[in-house]
Amino acid sequence: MNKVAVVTGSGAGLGKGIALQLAKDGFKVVLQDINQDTLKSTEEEFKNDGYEVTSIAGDVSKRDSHTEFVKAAVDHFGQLDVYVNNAGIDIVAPFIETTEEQMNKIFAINVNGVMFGTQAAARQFMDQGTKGKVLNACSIAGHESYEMLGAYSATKHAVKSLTHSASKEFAKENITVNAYCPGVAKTEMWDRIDAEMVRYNDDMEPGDAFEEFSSAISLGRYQEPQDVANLVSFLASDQADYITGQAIVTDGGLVYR
Ligand SMILES: NC(=O)C1=CN([C@@H]2O[C@H](COP(=O)(O)OP(=O)(O)OC[C@H]3O[C@@H](n4cnc5c(N)ncnc54)[C@H](O)[C@@H]3O)[C@@H](O)[C@H]2O)C=CC1
Ligand SMILES: CC(=O)C(C)=O
Repeated sequence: MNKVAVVTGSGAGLGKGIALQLAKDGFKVVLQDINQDTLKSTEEEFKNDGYEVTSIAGDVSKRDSHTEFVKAAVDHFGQLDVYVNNAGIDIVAPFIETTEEQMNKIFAINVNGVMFGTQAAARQFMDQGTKGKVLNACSIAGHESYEMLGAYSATKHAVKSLTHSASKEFAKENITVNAYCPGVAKTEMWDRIDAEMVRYNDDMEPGDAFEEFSSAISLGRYQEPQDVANLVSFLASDQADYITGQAIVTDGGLVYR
């Protein structure tokens, strides 16, 4: 296979797991992250394991950055086939205390980042005259709205909506746009969410918030990055050519939609 994927926020966490699976599937992968240290160490790790990857640092909230990420794919590997808008941040705060700065930051990264990434990828697919796939990180919080995660949940609902609109506009170009919606995965994001939820609640000990969320999972275990990567791998493959505009939940049975 000679396909090329960009995965934003792939220096660590779910993005790293997704990038690794796509590399195993035969994709040439452009790793991307705002954190240059994890980005470089992940690139080195992947290269040592024999995968064809390159990397580019940058901030997904900036529109021009995505043009650079796409250019990196084309310059290094000659084309673009799949663009994974994975990077995202969390904010844990009571509704009444959520600040203007927090709202602007989380919407800039989680929502504007997905908008700009989708635009840049679609432009490249149209220039190439090929089909293409955009995959967006949504969440169970894009289907359900959580206490203390009001701003975060709103961004993920927005990602779902952008996924729907983009899929309708780009269908005639043979570009599909879908979202993957993880549940409770033990990445640094959940370490931060747990720490913040515990900080706001005197009755909680470290680990309690994560335990409370994950104990409700029907399949009886929290999510591993590989669980998310498996769904993304399928959605990135030709087998998913007839799927578009969907926000598919992978959560072990937690939110039923
Ligand atoms: N961990 C979980 O349980 C869930 C995660 N998600 C979503 O999955 C995606 C990945 O989450 P995790 O891996 O858990 O998060 P994480 O916080 O563990 O990793 C996110 C990565 O994105 C990078 N990043 C952050 N801001 C960036 C920016 N402005 N530009 C470029 N890169 C940036 C970080 O440096 C980090 O490497 C996010 O969109 C998140 O909202 C959705 C549902 C559940
Ligand atoms: C981090 C996240 O999306 C949740 C609600 O688990």
